[in-house]
Amino acid sequence: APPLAVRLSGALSEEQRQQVLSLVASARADVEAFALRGEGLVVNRSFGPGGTSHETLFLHRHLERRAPALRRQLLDLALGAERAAGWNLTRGVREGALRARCIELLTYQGGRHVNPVRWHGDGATLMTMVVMMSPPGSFEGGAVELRDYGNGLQEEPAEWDEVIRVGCSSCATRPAGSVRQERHLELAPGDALAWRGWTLHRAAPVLKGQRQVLAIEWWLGPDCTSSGLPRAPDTPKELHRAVYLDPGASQLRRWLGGSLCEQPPCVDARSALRALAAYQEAVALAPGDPMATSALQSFLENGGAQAAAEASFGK
Ligand SMILES: O=C(O)CCC(=O)C(=O)O
Ligand SMILES: [Fe+2]
Repeated sequence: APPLAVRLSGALSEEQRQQVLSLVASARADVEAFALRGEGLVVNRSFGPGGTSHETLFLHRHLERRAPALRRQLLDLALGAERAAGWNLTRGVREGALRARCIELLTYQGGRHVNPVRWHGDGATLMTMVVMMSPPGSFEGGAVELRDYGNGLQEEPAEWDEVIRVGCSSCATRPAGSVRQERHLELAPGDALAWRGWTLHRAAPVLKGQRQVLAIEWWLGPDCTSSGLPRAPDTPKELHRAVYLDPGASQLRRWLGGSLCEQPPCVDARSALRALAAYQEAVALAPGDPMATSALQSFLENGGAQAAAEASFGK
């Protein structure tokens, strides 16, 4: 099995890290200056139920324009991570064709009332890359945790696999069928960590201080700089591509179901049938995963069953 994540030590130099931070400062100044036309460049996002977890500052307007070389290097890093991992994300397309879906600075303030980023996947994103911006000792907690399947409702492992070097040292030794997990606590400033976007992940609570990471999501959909969209939504087309790359990932089928039919009775009969098939495949791939089961169930209960039945009778 390919590694869950790849760590690139010293991916950005100290000078480049400072360059990102000064871009961030000018992006913030712009947002303040044009407060009335903020266009959602700063949002407080939360993952899963609960309150706010962190602030997201979108940098797609700034990075390409003010630091094109840095932007190019981030792409090279992503391609290097891909090669090291053997994920082969641009299989069937032009090599090196990855585009940035979003470029963001994430800021987590430590404290008891802040909700952590819960287990989630990044949808149709092919690769998510975070680069550590905070200096060592400036925060506590905040490890990036990854697992290859399972839904986050399972028990925590007694021990995490610490992956020190590029690649996953312990992947090969794990018994087949067990949930692989990794925890990356010690990212030095400028270190990057990359994983396939659908690999379930979370950031552990930041207990003290402030944690800042530059996050870039790569895919083959529209580039955020040219589209102007801070983060384009999932589409069936991009989710299909991810399914093609990792046909065994149940969560991708579940998201595909949601993307094909956001709300039964779906846009047309074909979408209803395809969404039903995707939800069923999600369950077949992970029969013990309550997320897969409940997604299928709520699709059926909310009118999906009827929409699919009508579709198959050609109504
Ligand atoms: O903060 C991190 O390390 C992960 C953030 C994340 O998962 C996301 O932005 O989708
Ligand atoms: Fe994420």
